[in-house]
Amino acid sequence: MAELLAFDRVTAGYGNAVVLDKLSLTLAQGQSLAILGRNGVGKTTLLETLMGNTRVTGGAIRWRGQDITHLPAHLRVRAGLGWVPQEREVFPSLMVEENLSVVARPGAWTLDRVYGFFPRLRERRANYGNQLSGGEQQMLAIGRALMTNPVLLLLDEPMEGLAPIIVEELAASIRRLCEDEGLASIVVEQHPVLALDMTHQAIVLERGTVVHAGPSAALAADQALLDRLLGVGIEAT
Ligand SMILES: Nc1ncnc2c1ncn2[C@@H]1O[C@H](COP(=O)(O)OP(=O)(O)OP(=O)(O)O)[C@@H](O)[C@H]1O
Repeated sequence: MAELLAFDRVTAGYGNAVVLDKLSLTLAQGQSLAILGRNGVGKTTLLETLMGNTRVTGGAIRWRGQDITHLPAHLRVRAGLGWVPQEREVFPSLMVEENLSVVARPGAWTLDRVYGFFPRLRERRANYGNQLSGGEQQMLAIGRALMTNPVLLLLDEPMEGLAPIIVEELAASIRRLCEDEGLASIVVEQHPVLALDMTHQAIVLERGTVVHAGPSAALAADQALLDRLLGVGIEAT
């Protein structure tokens, strides 16, 4: 399968603080990758680094064969990176439809198609961002990323704070984006069982570096390895 993204011994952090330490990973086109690890190991920093929001002091990031290590952040969205931040960052004083339209870029994903994918957003189109439930806000955050017509969707703890029934619905939506719509995705998730169920491949980080990489299904089936890597009894969501 053709390579979409590669981190080649990337060292990155904030100011003088190094968080990612010679981190390497690869992702093939249309594939999904779970980023797992205990608190503070650098999962969010990995996504921030891919979006150009950290200081990279070593290694290289390759995107569709091009070196984007020092590409300015705003050009990365244009290059096809779709960012769904942990805080969702929905504009509270804009209506759902305005939240979507304001970031639109030409491509297959239009307002109509996003509404088709998340019918709930169509129903709420005239509501303001701050009138939405947590689940609706997350749909809107994903919808906004889709409106930029990405090739790769980056999701930072998309299920955080959501009720189990909403988590199930969103997990199914994210899976469909990959399986039916051909989008690649990287999912940072606190719940390993959920993340592994949603993805093809998984990596586990420790202190800013990769300590395990392999198929998600194999890791999900190996409770002893999960316990060793993640250190706690693994809870389903
Ligand atoms: N903006 C920042 N400036 C300085 N240090 C930061 C910043 N953001 C994160 N860090 C530090 O980088 C390290 C990794 O944080 P990061 O948020 O990437 O970890 P994480 O694995 O996503 O953690 P969590 O699971 O708790 O969200 C931590 O020590 C954190 O304090």
